[in-house]
Amino acid sequence: MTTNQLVQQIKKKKSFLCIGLDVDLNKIPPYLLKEDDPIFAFNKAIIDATHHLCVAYKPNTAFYEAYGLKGWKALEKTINYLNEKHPEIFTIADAKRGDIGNTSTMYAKAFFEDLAFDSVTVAPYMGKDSVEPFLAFENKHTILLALTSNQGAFDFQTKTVDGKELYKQVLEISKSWENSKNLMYVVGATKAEFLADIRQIIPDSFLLVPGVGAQGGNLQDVCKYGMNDQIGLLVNSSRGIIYASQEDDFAEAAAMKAKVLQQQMEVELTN
Ligand SMILES: O=c1ccn([C@@H]2O[C@H](COP(=O)(O)O)[C@@H](O)[C@H]2O)c(=O)[nH]1
Repeated sequence: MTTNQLVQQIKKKKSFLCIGLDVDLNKIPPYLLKEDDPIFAFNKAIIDATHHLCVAYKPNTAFYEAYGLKGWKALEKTINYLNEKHPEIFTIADAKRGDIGNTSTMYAKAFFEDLAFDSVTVAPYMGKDSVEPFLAFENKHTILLALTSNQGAFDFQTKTVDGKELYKQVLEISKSWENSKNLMYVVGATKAEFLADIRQIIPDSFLLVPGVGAQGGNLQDVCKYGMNDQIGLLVNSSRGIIYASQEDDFAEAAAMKAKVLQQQMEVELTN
């Protein structure tokens, strides 16, 4: 999917919500555990109930890898279901990959070709030659970790290196990489006060913003400092939506939580 198509979807749905599919078998309704593939059954119910309220889904691959082959199969079924039923929806493999060049190429093939995701999250720490193999894929997006939502972001990302904070170096230097038009960036909703500075460096890039809901980030602050004239935001909530209820009504409860966020986003889009 191109960035323009994503912007059109945001305008059409009046939503820049991304729903995180972080499935924990200890948190899903017990009756689903009797299904052949409980993870996919859970995801399908969530997608069926919420697809009209969001523009993106983000399975975090850790929640699938933790269940071995069955987990990976469930991830494959989930992305195939999304691509077949809802090709207009932007898909994010939150895998946080990145390695020496030939290995990164294999990671990119895994997520862009085999699983056919629109995007994958990548760590910038190994530098240009670890990220450019992802950027080489046309109409696919590499979402680089810039300033993450967790407390540990202050351990390295905000430290000054050569007179500038490391996360700012990541933003500035990555702009010069080949095919940098295919870059988006992760900025945590819990770091909204940094967004004005970030927009000075990357005014036009899309940001994936996790951390509203369970981590306490504030949607209004994110919009105030992070939105650009093409919206430029995908705001993610995972646990706050998919575990709104752990009873049989989980899908309806998820839709209600997603609706609340979508309505707040609609207000922000009309402001
Ligand atoms: O900086 C980051 C980068 C990624 N994440 C991921 O987003 C979701 C957030 O889940 P919630 O349940 O809405 O807190 C999860 O998959 C994280 O691994 C992040 O939180 N922060």
